[in-house]
Amino acid sequence: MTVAKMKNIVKRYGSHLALDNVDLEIHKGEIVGLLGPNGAGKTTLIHTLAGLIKYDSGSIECFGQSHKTHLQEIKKHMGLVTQDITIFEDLTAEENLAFFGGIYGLKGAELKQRIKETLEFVGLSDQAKKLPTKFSGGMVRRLNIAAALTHQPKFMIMDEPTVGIDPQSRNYILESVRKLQQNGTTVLYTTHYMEEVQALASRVVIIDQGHIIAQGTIDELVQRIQHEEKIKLEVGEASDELVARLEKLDGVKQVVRDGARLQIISQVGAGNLDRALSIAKDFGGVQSITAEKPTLEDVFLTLTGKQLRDGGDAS
Ligand SMILES: Nc1ncnc2c1ncn2[C@@H]1O[C@H](COP(=O)(O)OP(=O)(O)OP(=O)(O)O)[C@@H](O)[C@H]1O
Repeated sequence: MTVAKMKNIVKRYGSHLALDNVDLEIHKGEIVGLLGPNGAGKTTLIHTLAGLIKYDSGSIECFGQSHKTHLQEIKKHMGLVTQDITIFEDLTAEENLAFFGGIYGLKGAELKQRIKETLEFVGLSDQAKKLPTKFSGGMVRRLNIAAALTHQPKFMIMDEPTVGIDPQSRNYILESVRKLQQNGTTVLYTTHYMEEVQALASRVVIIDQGHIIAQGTIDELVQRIQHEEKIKLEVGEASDELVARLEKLDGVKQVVRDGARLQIISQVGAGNLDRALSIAKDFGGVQSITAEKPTLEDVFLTLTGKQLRDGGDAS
C-alpha cells in the first residue's frame, strides 16, 4: 500500500530550482532513508511532503488522498520531526506533549494516556515534570521526537533527528525508529550519517541538486557500482597536480582528496592500483595504498561526486 506519492514535483525559491520533477513513492511499513549532500533539497522535499511549504507544480497524494483537497485530513496522520527543535523551553516535558497532542484534537483521559505512553517510548517518563532547560541535548532531541509522536501518526517524517547528540541518545533514537516500524508506522528519515541508513533503512533514496538520482535497497545500490573499486592512497603531498594526473587515468571516475588521503573510484580491472602507486611515488612517496570493494558511501560519492559529510568523515 502506498503511503505517500509525489509526482513531478517542482519547487522554486525565486529563480533557484530546489526540486526538479521529483517522483517518489513510499510504501506502508518502510523506513526510507533520504540521503543527499548539503543543499540537495532534502528539507525542501520533506517540508513539501508535510504540507509546510507550497510547491509550484506536480501532485502529492498521502494515504490515497490528494494534498490539494485533503491536506488537513492528511496532516492528522503525519508526524514531522524538524531539524530545528520545536519544543517550548518554559513548558515541562508533559506540558509540551499536552500542547502538541492538543493541536491534533486529543484531550482528557486519552491525551493523558498518550502523553504517558509517548514519554515512555522515548525514555523520558521520569522527566515528565521537568523543564527541557534541565535536559541534555539528547534528551531535548528525544522530547522533540515525542512531540511529533503524541498523536500516533501513521507516517513519521524525520529530518536529521540525531544531529549533535551523544552516542547513547542516538542509539536510543535509532532503536525507537525501529520500534515505530515494528508498530506499523512508515518512516521517512534524512541523515548525514551513512551508518544510520545502513542500520535502519529498508530503502535508500539519493537526491542531488533537486533530482532523485538513485533509489533502491542498499544491496541494489551497491550492485550498481560493483564494476568499480575504491583505491585508498595516503601520500606525502596530495597536490593539485597529483589529483589531476590521477583523474586522467583511463577508468578513473572520481578522485577525492582529504588532507594527505586520496580516494580513487576506478573501474575494476583497469590496473589503476599499480598506476596510481607509480604516479604517487613522484609526489613525496606513498604511506599506504589499498583497494576495497565499494560501499554505500561510495555509491553516494560516485553518483553525487561529493562525500556525505564535509571533511570526509563519513564513517
Ligand atoms: N527559503 C528559502 N529561500 C531560498 N532558497 C532556499 C530556501 N530554502 C532552501 N533554499 C535553497 O534550496 C536548496 C535546497 O535546500 P534544502 O534546505 O532543501 O537542502 P538540504 O538537502 O536539506 O540541505 P542540508 O543538508 O544542508 O540541510 C539550497 O540551495 C538552499 O540554499
